[in-house]
Amino acid sequence: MKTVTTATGIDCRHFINGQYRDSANNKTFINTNPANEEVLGSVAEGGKEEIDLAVGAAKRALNGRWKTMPLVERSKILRKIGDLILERKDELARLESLDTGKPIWLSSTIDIPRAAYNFHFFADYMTTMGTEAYQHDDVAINYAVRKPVGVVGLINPWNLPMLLLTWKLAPCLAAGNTAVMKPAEWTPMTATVLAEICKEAGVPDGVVNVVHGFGPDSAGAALTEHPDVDAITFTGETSTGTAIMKAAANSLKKLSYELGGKNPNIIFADSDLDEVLETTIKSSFINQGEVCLCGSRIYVERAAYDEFVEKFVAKTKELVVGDPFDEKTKIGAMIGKEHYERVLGYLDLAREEGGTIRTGGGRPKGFEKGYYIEPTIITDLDRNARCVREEIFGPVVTVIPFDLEDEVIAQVNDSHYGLSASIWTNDLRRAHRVANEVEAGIIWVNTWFLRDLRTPFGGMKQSGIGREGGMHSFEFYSELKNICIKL
Ligand SMILES: NC(=O)c1ccc[n+]([C@@H]2O[C@H](COP(=O)([O-])OP(=O)(O)OC[C@H]3O[C@@H](n4cnc5c(N)ncnc54)[C@H](O)[C@@H]3O)[C@@H](O)[C@H]2O)c1
Ligand SMILES: O=C/C=C/C=C(\O)C(=O)O
Repeated sequence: MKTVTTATGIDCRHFINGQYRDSANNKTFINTNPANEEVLGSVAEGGKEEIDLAVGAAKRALNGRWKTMPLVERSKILRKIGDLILERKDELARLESLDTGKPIWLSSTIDIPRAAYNFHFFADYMTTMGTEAYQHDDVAINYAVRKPVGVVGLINPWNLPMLLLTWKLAPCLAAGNTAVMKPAEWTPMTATVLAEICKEAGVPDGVVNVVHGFGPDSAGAALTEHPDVDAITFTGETSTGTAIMKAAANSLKKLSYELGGKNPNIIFADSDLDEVLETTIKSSFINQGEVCLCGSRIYVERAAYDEFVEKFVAKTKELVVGDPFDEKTKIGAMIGKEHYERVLGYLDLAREEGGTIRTGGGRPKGFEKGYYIEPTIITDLDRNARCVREEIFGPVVTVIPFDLEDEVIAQVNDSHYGLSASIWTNDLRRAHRVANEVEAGIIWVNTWFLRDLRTPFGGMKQSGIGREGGMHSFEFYSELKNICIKL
């Protein structure tokens, strides 16, 4: 008997050992549509008991058909998952926008197609990989083989739910592991459907599991503490990463972290201002600014500062804030009440810190319900203002002028984050020089969020541990074993 309710047709229940199920204690929590504050349904709330069941199923599945399956067959299953995601694109995009408040054009053109591509990419990549071998004179031959890490816990954030969950699950499965996924509590629906898609594509029971719930004292914490979980891949806030590292320490789990950022967007006066503006509108406000890679710290060379600010403010005022299902909408709703109030708090702080709100600055008029915030540009803040240093994770950017290259590099690097950066200049030597000096794992020159999935993706400092993408994903999701044969 199902204890969950739904207004969307999706029963957000756990998926354990190939079957949907409720929590043993029948506990559920409410899922709300942030665009209108209406209830989307209730979600099974998992805890230690459900995590124990899921980890047990995943551990058993490691030694079943999944282990003996030829690589090419596993690759075909991954490709089928990607195909099925595309077949259900419109349904999945609708669910994603209902859960997150993001505009439907974004779910339909970025989130869901990229989720499918994540599987298609690794379905190909896994069949091309080699390892290494060394001839030790006529004494011995050494060769390395890749083995699965084992049972992997995947803990997911709420901003790009299906894009990020599949970015982890695809290489996890490609490397022969089994998975227990803990979706973010705010965005349960596409993860629930993903489990069904995996089963339909031929993934054996127990290989993919989903347990819904919260972080502390709930499914998330139970997953990080479970002794039979061999690795945890986490994407989320830096502070949460610290908590997970402590929980995983006793069993020395392998960890992969994609964490927070406060990413600089450095604009030199010789850049093409129209090109800069077109991309900077996206890098500032796409997904309501709820993207870890958003360029929320904008630095403009003084000679271009006034013109940039004037044109940037004008273009920002054109952005339509509203119903995620209206094709004209560019800025949807924030993920929920708590985050909405947190971002509004930063707008109050910006005023207290002496900032000038050039556009935006609060809730747009005319909205009775929903967690909407205007795209906001703040100038005249000191480099050490909290709004310049802290991740706000909303449609809020600061703009600061600079005079010298060394000065802006020093400001940019004066941060405990080091995730990404954009650099705008037509001076080739300066582009290489500044990119080399900026402390970030991902640097874009004259572009933003242009992705090649073979590249190392991740942050340095407190923005992450490890890298995802291509071989880097396999470095995490497999164990290299060296075998030495005496001749
Ligand atoms: N670097 C990246 O690639 C990347 C991508 C997306 C989001 N992020 C970051 O994620 C943050 C926003 O996402 P969020 O609010 O969902 O992050 P969050 O840290 O609040 O939660 C992320 C996930 O961790 C779980 N969780 C929370 N506390 C936990 C605990 N103690 N033990 C186990 N699990 C726990 C949550 O339930 C959720 O599923 C931002 O800081 C953003 O920069 C980073
Ligand atoms: O909000 C963070 C976005 C992360 C994006 C990726 O992990 C990616 O494009 O692979």
